[in-house]
Amino acid sequence: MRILVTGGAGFIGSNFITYMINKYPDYEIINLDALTYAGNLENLKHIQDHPKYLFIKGDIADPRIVDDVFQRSIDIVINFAAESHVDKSISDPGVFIRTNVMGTHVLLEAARKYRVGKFIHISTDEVYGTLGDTGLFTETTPLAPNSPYSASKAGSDLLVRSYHETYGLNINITRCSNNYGPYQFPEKLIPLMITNALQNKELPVYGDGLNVRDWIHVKDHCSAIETVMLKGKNGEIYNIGGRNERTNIEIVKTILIELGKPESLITYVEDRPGHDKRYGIDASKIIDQLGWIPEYNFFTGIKATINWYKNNMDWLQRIQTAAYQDYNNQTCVSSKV
Ligand SMILES: Cc1cn([C@H]2C[C@H](O)[C@@H](COP(=O)(O)OP(=O)(O)O[C@H]3O[C@H](CO)[C@@H](O)[C@H](O)[C@H]3O)O2)c(=O)[nH]c1=O
Repeated sequence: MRILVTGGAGFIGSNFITYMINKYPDYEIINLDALTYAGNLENLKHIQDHPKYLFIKGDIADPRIVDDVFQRSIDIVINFAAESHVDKSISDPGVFIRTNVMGTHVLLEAARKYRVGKFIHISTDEVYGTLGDTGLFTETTPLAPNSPYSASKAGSDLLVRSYHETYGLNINITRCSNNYGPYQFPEKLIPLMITNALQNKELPVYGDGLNVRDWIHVKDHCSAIETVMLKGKNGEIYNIGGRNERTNIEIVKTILIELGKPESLITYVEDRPGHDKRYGIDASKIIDQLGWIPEYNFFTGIKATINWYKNNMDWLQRIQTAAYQDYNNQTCVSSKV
């Protein structure tokens, strides 16, 4: 079994590779990653010499590199590669269209050409838009993305779907809620708040802090993707979530309490334009039809995550320095698979 993981140096992709290598040491994993600011090879240092793991630096929007990679007889593609930060998509949408839409298209073309066995596209609950106080997103909720990021993901989801309908490509699309856990780049709410609090910096809360997100531990997300990989029905979409809705301010206060830091660090700042009020996700399809069972309790998961950041402040400092980019550039290829 040879799996191509795109975006495997990112937060969710790197957690997934570690999860898979530990659980299936005979599977071969190729990690294709462009190493943008949010991709860190250090996240995979512990497996960089594993005999079944190969890292290739490259952009999914580059057809030449992608073609080269697909010549290696790929059985399954799992497409994590994406620009993923909503605020960044508001200030600079173009790169989101390029990577998320055009990059996915390049991968789909290669998957079609080389008759790949399965293409799993990792997407987001944000493609459904926003909810009011009640209701949950199901897989049949109409797509209504509100940010350039979520619009680019919705666009890529539709392209993936079209390759199934038109060319018969075996596909699954997964749509997950907000992830937390180790190795998340400190631009997202939880790692940003933890690392700012640890440094006694202000914690910028958008608007009134009452927007709601559903939080899932990244390892539960990994096991859900594994479940889809093993049991997903061709052409199906699966929602993934933690049934764990929290307001942003609740998350921030939990972090402060856990770190013993004062609430005076909280600063309410201007709201995000087009800020989705609430995400709530119905994951009963993957649970009932594929037997996925999430394991993490939010309070133990968030405590462990806070401790991870506390114990890895040197990681934070490294990934925030220019010298780190050199590390990424040097540690480019190991070639065994
Ligand atoms: C960075 C930041 C965020 N926020 C708020 C905005 C959101 O309501 C909430 C979470 O923000 P973010 O961590 O940026 O995540 P969000 O916009 O929900 O999107 C995340 O979750 C999505 C899944 O729902 C993923 O597809 C995205 O890639 C991921 O970035 O916290 C703040 O109040 N202050 C902040 O500084």
